[in-house]
Amino acid sequence: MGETDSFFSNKSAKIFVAGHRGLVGSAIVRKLQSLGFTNLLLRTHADLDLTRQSDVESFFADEKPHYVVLAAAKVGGIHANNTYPADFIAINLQIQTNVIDSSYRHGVKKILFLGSSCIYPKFAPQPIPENALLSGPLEPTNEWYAVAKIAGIKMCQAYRIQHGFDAISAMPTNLYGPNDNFHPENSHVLPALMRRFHKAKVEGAKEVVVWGTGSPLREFLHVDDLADAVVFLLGNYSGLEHVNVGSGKEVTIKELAELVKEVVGFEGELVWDSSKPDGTPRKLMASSKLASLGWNAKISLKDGLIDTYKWYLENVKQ
Ligand SMILES: NC(=O)C1=CN([C@@H]2O[C@H](COP(=O)(O)OP(=O)(O)OC[C@H]3O[C@@H](n4cnc5c(N)ncnc54)[C@H](OP(=O)(O)O)[C@@H]3O)[C@@H](O)[C@H]2O)C=CC1
Ligand SMILES: C[C@H]1O[C@H](OP(=O)(O)OP(=O)(O)OC[C@H]2O[C@@H](n3cnc4c(=O)[nH]c(N)nc43)[C@H](O)[C@@H]2O)[C@@H](O)[C@@H](O)C1=O
Repeated sequence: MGETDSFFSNKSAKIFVAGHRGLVGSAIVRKLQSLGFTNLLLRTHADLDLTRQSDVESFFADEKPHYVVLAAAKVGGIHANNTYPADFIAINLQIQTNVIDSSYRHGVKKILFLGSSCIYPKFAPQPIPENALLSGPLEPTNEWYAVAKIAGIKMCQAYRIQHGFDAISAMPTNLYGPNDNFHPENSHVLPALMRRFHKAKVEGAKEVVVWGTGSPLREFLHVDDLADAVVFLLGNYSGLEHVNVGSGKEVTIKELAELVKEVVGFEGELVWDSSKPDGTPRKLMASSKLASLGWNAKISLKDGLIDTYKWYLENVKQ
């Protein structure tokens, strides 16, 4: 049977979605359920701390999932990464090492590991191809998280080489959408600005502070597009190399701020706090490898922002 046949044909396959309550994990659960998968294996962080190796081993021995999507991680924006480097490297190394190893030991058919576009060098060629990995120094504000993610890619490759284990890695660009982290300090730029503009609108504030200079460029992908790509890769890819998952479209932080301001309906001024770091000047990924497999992003940034703000109003309310 081909890859596509085996994954999509068995809708009762037991699929462990690690991190199912998060931005990515919840989108993957929505996608799998919409496709008719009926046997999703889900555990909250409180129920199963994936940094605890013995607990992860017991869980896999008891449950023996057929597929694993690893969307559990310690995740945050530029400020969080810059402030908690030990947490970002230690927790992510522990989670991924435990889950990838136990998946292999307990007969999982295929695992998809989620990395991030921050794995690439600060000044990688743009758009960034997969083979730019490890070709130069990393962005200092998130190098700890990046090293953990690179180790995850390498672990998937090593288990395929030594054991023939079908472990694949997807590298998403900056993501956003329902169930994002809207924390005022530790979140990524898009949810942080959405929350700040909304609060300013409700309170009648005259201005909103935006971090940095506004000149960095970022590529954004709606999380429902990512979930679609993850399921596509589970059914269609079993290669050694990681796969970039991007929208191919980038905006400056200033353009993003103007767009979020417009969608939220804030009418005041932007004030730039250049004491905050800009981070990587640009990280547009080349997603041509994924496109050649037959997948492309569908949700535009404007439509995605409107969808996300609608969700925000119905669910966050602050
Ligand atoms: N958001 C983005 O822009 C991008 C994200 N990614 C990657 O996608 C993946 C998911 O990220 P995202 O959905 O944004 O992150 P979230 O923070 O939204 O979700 C992470 C999930 O992992 C869970 N988790 C964290 N630590 C543990 C633990 N020790 N044991 C069990 N569960 C744990 C969290 O549970 P709880 O909240 O209860 O702790 C949460 O449900 C990550 O691998 C990330 O690197 C890649 C590129 C961009
Ligand atoms: C996905 C990727 O995300 C992270 O990298 P990043 O893209 O630099 O993250 P960011 O979204 O936090 O910032 C993007 C840009 O936006 C500017 N910016 C303006 N105003 C706010 C603001 O209010 N909050 C934040 N967070 N940034 C702001 C900020 O100064 C920067 O120039 C990695 O840590 C890592 O997690 C990773 O892999």
